[in-house]
Formats: sequence, structure tokens, C-alpha cells
Amino acid sequence: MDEADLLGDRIAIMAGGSLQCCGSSFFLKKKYGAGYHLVIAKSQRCDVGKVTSLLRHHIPSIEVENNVGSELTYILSEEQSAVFQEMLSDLEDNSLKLGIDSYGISLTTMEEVFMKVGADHGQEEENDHIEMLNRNGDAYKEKNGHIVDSNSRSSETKLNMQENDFLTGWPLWRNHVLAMFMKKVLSTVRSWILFLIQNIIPVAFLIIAIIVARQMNASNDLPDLDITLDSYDNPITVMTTDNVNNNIFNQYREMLQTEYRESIDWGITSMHYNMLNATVENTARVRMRYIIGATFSGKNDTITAWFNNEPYHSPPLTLQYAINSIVKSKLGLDYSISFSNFPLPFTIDTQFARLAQGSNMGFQLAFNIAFSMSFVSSFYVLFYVRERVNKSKHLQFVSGAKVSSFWLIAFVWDYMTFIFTSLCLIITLACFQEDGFKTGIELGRMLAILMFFGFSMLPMMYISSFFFTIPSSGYTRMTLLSIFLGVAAFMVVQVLSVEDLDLTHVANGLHWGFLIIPHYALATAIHTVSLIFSTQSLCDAVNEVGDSILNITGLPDTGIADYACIIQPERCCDIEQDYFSWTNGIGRNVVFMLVVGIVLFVILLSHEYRVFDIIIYCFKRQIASKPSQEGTKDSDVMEEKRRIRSGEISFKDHCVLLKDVTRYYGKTLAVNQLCLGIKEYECFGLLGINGAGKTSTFKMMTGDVKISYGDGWINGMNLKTEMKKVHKHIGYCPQFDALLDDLTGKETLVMYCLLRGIRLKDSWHIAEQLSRDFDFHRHLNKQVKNYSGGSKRKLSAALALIGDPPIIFLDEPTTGMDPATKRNLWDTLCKIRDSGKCLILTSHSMEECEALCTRLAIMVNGTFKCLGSTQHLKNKFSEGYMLTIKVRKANTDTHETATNIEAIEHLVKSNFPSAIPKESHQELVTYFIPDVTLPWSKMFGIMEDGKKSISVIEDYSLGQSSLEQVFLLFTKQQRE
Ligand SMILES: Nc1ncnc2c1ncn2[C@@H]1O[C@H](COP(=O)(O)OP(=O)(O)OP(=O)(O)O)[C@@H](O)[C@H]1O
Repeated sequence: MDEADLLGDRIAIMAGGSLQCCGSSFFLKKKYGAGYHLVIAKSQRCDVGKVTSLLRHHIPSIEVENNVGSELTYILSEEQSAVFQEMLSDLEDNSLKLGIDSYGISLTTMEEVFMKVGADHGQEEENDHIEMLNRNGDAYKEKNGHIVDSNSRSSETKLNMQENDFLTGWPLWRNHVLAMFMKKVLSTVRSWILFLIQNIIPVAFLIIAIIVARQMNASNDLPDLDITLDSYDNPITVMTTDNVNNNIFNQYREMLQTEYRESIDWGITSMHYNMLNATVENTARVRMRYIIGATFSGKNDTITAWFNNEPYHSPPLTLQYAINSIVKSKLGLDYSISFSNFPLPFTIDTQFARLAQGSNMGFQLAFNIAFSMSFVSSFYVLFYVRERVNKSKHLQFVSGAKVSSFWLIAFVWDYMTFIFTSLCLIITLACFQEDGFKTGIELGRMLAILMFFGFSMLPMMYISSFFFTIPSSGYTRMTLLSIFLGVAAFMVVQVLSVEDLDLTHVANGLHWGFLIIPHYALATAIHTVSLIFSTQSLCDAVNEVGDSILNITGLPDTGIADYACIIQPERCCDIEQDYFSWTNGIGRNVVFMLVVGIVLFVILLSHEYRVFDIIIYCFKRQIASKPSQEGTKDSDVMEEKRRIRSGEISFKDHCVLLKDVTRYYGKTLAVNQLCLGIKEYECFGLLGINGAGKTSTFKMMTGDVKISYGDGWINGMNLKTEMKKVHKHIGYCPQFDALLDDLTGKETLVMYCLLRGIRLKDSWHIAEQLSRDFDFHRHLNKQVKNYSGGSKRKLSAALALIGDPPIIFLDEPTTGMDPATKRNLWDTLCKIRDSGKCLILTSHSMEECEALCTRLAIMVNGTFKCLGSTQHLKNKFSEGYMLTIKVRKANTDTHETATNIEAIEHLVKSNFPSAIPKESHQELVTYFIPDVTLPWSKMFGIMEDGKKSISVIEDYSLGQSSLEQVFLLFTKQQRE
């Protein structure tokens, strides 16, 4: 509105898709505006009745428009401008007697014009809507059956909230649990894709691990080997015969040719002679490539099969070709014999050595499950980073959430989701029926390990969420950290454990250290379980061998474990060992996971209860020092400081009392020794440009950040020591919408109602009512992430009012709201203020402060530069008046127009010598009159006379310099 007023030559207002009005700002204000606002700054002894009757003497229909704090407002209609001079001079003469400090006059604003035009339109629409519902026999009914009048909604909400019997004790705790569960369950359900991925990842990794391990045959003996020339690089087969018609020789040669291999037929020559020559010629070639050969003797059908004794498997290979040449020549080409080498099973020693090196399924499972859990666990960081960074967590605490219920329910729900993920993993594992992971007990043991892991992993993720401000970077970094500290550490320890490296003592040391990392403890636990199972199986196998020896020899049986114990004393003597044993089992892992989980929970809760802050405070025994400079010399600000510092006003009779409240961020002084007392029925406004320190002041008052120096009280409770109690007395609308995107507006409202101690059945009703009051009822069932910026703001403002708190903090509550809703909110806030509540708001809108604030302060560089009611500040810091004159349109005669302007200029210059022409366009001429000593009555008198004597003056407006000008006066001083 301000921008349109300032920049627009012509302004059009649209509503319901059609143009409602159009014209210059002056024209619109005159046509649609209510007129002038006469604002009177009252002293303590001002009698409003007497002031009104004095004014009524001149304008009988005049009514009090607003009587808030120290200000009294009347609307002066334009049509009565003729009596202004007389009335105002009467007011000026009697001001002392009536208890009037000062007064000012300002013209209607563009926003009021917008409201009038827009509201008319809105009313029409609403009437149409009600009529339509009536026609449908539906009437605009609430569930309880009565018709709701839009004007009565605000008061009805308030009434209901006051009537509400707020829960306390155990029922309140139950409410909190319900609210927290609601938040967690709905968030998980709404982001089901994330939850699906969380479950798919470990299952996918597990399947891949098992398939790969099976392919590698990691758990069985070596496979058989086909004996064929294919296994050698470019083999050369040599042959000789004394009879070239020898069938077997020909078959031999043919076999090799069919296989497209290089072969040398030395014919009827000696093999010895040729081989010697070839060796002399190129020894390396013969050694590397001459693998087999054969000599065929025709006389007595003798075949001599030659082989190079350097390559493996050459004797059976040469035999295979020699025999096959016979088979094929005698039985036909379709016949052949294939040779294979079947390795002997691994010896017991080798099998134990392979177990120790991790060449088994258990190792693959441990590695892959821990790896996939690195991805799964980091999912739990996302929600908490988001909730903390967007201040939703803080708002929940301000609204009554307790640290215990907040984290207990978070853990219970997260643990339940983790159990689900673990069950997916166990079911997959059961499907593959791998040795050691197939019976109920084995799978149950695996589930138990995962459960212990979940217990330690979750608090680790909760704590780590404090270190990140971007959820995705939190996820990535925590995943990498888990892989590095969990999986990579597991690999390192495994490698160092290989006996040949002689570093087992280092591996043991590292193992103890890394056990505090849940992912490492998980990997080693799975590996250990598998190792114990495999060892037991091997020992059993050894014992079976022992049994068979006893059977054969007929020696007496001295115990089943003995044989294995003799062969493998280190591994098999304690064969019935407990899986959960401390030394060889997973006892250490389990205890570490349990203890780490408990310790991390203690750290988490200590952080939330600010125990560390207290400890640091005790150790340092110092707090930030008092800033050296006061930063202001304004008399009102200094007087407020004096009264607070001297104890003249105390926290007992003030809702909010700040005494030298100071905030440092590192070395940045954000708030400098604020002293302020606010009473009930007051709305205090904090104005200031970006970075002035308004939000920091709010944060200190709501417990979001600590007070560096000074002290503060809310309803008599200390901000430093009784913040939990303070929260019960305040409502807070933060600067940025602290909302959970996945919840709907209704669910959000209900959740905060529950936190405030309102019963569930009432909460739904209150949610409905608040949404109507704040005009977002149409969006009530939409997820917050689909809300427009303005609707989010409405929801945030509605949250601050839940539970009827006596003190309400509103940090730029109307940013992004459309003017109609803004006015609606202002109306609601005015009613709340007039009901005895204390409102504190920050705003960049001067109009908002003028509409709501009984007192305000302009903040610059963390200090108050001025303090008082709007009219007081305008009068104190006013730099002059704005005079706008509308010139009657001349009949396109430029000469006449110039004459008219000259006449007006003469009028202004002769009566207001200090007037400075500001703008002159179309038919409007604007002057700035810096002489603040001129009484209003005199100025109106001059202009009324001028209007009568100079016919070209069609109309005029006269107003005081705005609050915005006062604001700009101070904010020039803000440091860069
Ligand atoms: N967490 C922080 N760390 C460091 N400096 C900070 C932090 N928060 C605020 N500040 C600094 O403190 C000063 C006051 O900031 P604050 O947010 O209170 O201003 P503001 O008046 O609320 O501004 P705006 O109107 O933009 O919200 C600024 O200089 C800001 O940079």
C-alpha cells in the first residue's frame, strides 16, 4: 500500500477479479477514506468524556474511534472541514484543562481505502455465500448447530479458550505424549517414500551381499577344475610319428586343429632332436608355451605323451589328449573323455585360517549390514535438523512441550520404525537360509544385535542433529562418518587381526576404542556371531572325524569334544561357549552399545536442560561484561532506564520487565542494555531496520538464546532461571514460520492445543474456530508445505494465541499477509489487548504499529532511540506537515492553469513562508511545511479561507509528518 501510495500516479483496486475503483491516491483517499484522524496524546488526568463533549459542541456526531493506552482517536469527516479551525482552536485553548499533552492530525491511508473497497466486496461475497447455504437448507452452521456470525467469531474463540479447563499433571503429560506421537506418526506417514527407502536400502544390500558371497563361494571348498588347454596362454603342441598314416596320430593332429590351436607337426623325426633344437633356439618360448606333445610309433602302436613339468596340470592334460585321440579314432568323433581336477577339502587348519581372515558369509553380512545401516541411521537426523532449524522445536517448548516427553516419544517412535527396518532385514535373511542365520534362535540373536544397535544409534543421531543447519548435509555427513568410523574401522581392525602381520595387539587396542561407535559394534557383533557359529561347526566336524576313528579302532569314547580340543585347543576346547560371553562372544559389543546409548541419552538431556551452560558458567565464573556505552540520550528512554534501575518500577506490577538486557553474539553486540517495563492492556511495538536487534530481544524473552548480561522477568518469573514457567505464560509467533511441513494446518493447531493442555475434543473445535478467525479455513486440511506464505503466517499467528496466554510475542506477524487479513488480525489483537493481555510485537509496518501499539520504541544498533506512544513520538520528532492541494481542472487552457498554480503558490508562500514545494503533477501540488510551531487550528483556518477565496482550489489535505518519517530519522544511524 505504501509503495502504491508513494509511487503510483494512478491506483486501481481489484477484488474478486474485477476493478473496484481507480484514480490518484488523493482522489481515492478523499472519496473512500474516512477523513482525518485526530489523535490526542492524553495525560494521566485526561477526561475522555469532557474532550468528546468539547468536540461534539462543534461536530455533534463525533464519536471516540479508539481509546488505547495514552492515545485517543476521533475521525473527522471531510465535509466538516469548515468547523475544524474553530474546534481545534477550542481544543488548543482547553488542552491544559482537559489533560491533553498534545495532538496531531493525519489523513486517511491508502490501506484504509483498500479495506473499505475490499471489505465491501468481501461482504457482498459473504452474504452471497450465506444466502446460497441457506437456500440449500444448510445455513452456515457449526457442528453444535448454531449459525456463526463472522463478526462474533473472534470473541467466541476467546470465550471458548477461557472456558477451557486446562489440563495439568498426569492428564497434561498424556496430552503431550499424544501430541508428540501425532507429530511423529504423521510426519513418518506423510514422508512414506523416505521410510520406504529406509527399509529398502538394508534389504537390497543384504540381498546383494548374499548373492555376491554365494558367487564367490566364500563358505565352501574350492571348485573343481576342468583340465583343458584353454587354461594356458598360446600353447604350442608338438607331435612326431614314424608313420604318417597312423590313424591315432592323425586324430591327435586333427583334434588340435579343430580347436584352432598352434601345433607343430615334426613328422617322421625325433622328438628329442626337435625339442633340443627348439630349446636352443628360444628357451623361454619352449618353457612358457610348449605344454604338451606326443610321439606316435606305428610299429607297435605305442604313444608317448610328453609334458612340460613347469606348468600346473600338464601330466593329466597330455594324457587327456593322448587318450582322446585313441577314443576318437577307435569309437568315433562323437566320443571323448573329459578330465577334471577335484581339490581336496580344506584342511581343518586352513578352514580355521580362512575363518580368521574373514573369508566367510558372516564377514560379508557384517560388512554389508553395517554399511547399509550407515545410510539408514542418518535418516533419523533429517527430521530433527529441520525441526530445530525452522524453530518448530523451540515453539513446541514455548507451547509447553517437556524435554522428557519430546525425546521419549521421539525415541519410542523412531525405535519402532527401526524395529520394522530390522524385521525386514531378518525376514530377508531368513529367506536365504544361510548357515548360522536360519534358525529362530540365530535370527533372534541377530535381531537382538540390531535392537542394541538401534538403542545406541538413535541418541547418537539426535545429538549429531544439533551440529547441522541443513538437513541434507547432515544426512550426507553422518552417513560418511558412520561409514568411516564404523565400516572402515571394522575393515582396518580385521586386516590388523591377521596373525601373519603380527599386529593383533594393535587390532585389539583399536577394537576396544572403536566399540563406542555403534556401527562398528554392530559389524563386529555380526562377524563374531558368525565366527562362533562357524568355529562350532568346524569343531563338530573335527569331532565327527574323532568319533569315526574311535569306531574304527574300538578305543573307549572319552568325550565328544576331546578330539577337536586336542587338534584345535585354542578354538575347540570351549566348544559350548556362550554367544554373549565377554571375552569371545558379543558381550562386549552389547554392553558397549547399551552403555553408549545411555551415556548419549544423558548427554542429550543434559544439553536440553542446559546443564553444560551451567557447568561452563561455573568454570568460567564470568559472564559477558556490561557494554561500555549506553547508546542513547533520549529523555524518555533514559527515564525508563532510571525508573527500572532505581527499582521505582519492578517486575511485580509489570507483565514484562527488562533490566539492562544485553546480548552478544561472539563480539557482536546485538542488544545493548535494554530497560523496559510493559503492563497488561499494553501493546508494545519494537521498530527498527534489519539487524537492529528486535528478534534477538524476542529470542531472549522466549528462551531461544541466553541473556548475556542483565536480567528480565515475565509475569514475575525470571528469564534466566525460570524459563520453563515463563513458557506457560507466553504465546510466540516467530519471525519465520516454525511449522512442520508434513502436517496439515488443522493437525498443527490441534498439536499445539494439546501441548497447551487443551483436551483433544476441544482442540478440533478450537482449530476450526482459529482458522476462521485468521481466514485460512479453506486451507485447514492442506499440508503446511502447500500453504502460501501469507497463509503460513496466519497459521503461525493463530498458534501464538492458543491457550489464551497472558503475554503474546509477535515477531513481524503480518509479513506477507494481504491487507484484509492483516486488518482482521489487527482487530483480533486489539480485542486481545483490550481484554487485559500484554502484546509485544516487532514490525516493519508503521501502520501496524500505529494501529496496535500503545507504546513503541525504535531500535537502532541494539538500543532504544526513542520510546513512547505514536502520537508522542510524532509530536516530539515531527519535522513538519504535508499540505496537498487539488487544483480544479482548467478547460485545457495552459495559460489558465499556470495562473491557478501561481495563485495557490502565493497563498502558501504568504501564509507558510517556510513551505517547500515537494511535488506538482496532474492537478495536485504538495508542500512540506517544516514549521512545527504552527497550531493546527491556524493552518486549517488558512486553508479553509483559501478554499473560499481561490476558486481553483477544489480540495486540500493537511497532515502531520508520519511515523515513517520519525522512523527514518533514527534508522539513518544504524551501523553498516
Ligand atoms: N546467531 C547469530 N550469530 C551471530 N550474529 C547474530 C546471530 N543472530 C543475530 N545476529 C546479529 O545480531 C544483530 C541483530 O540481529 P536480529 O536478528 O536481532 O535483528 P532484527 O532487528 O530482528 O532484524 P530483522 O528485522 O532483519 O529481523 C545483527 O547484526 C545480526 O547479524
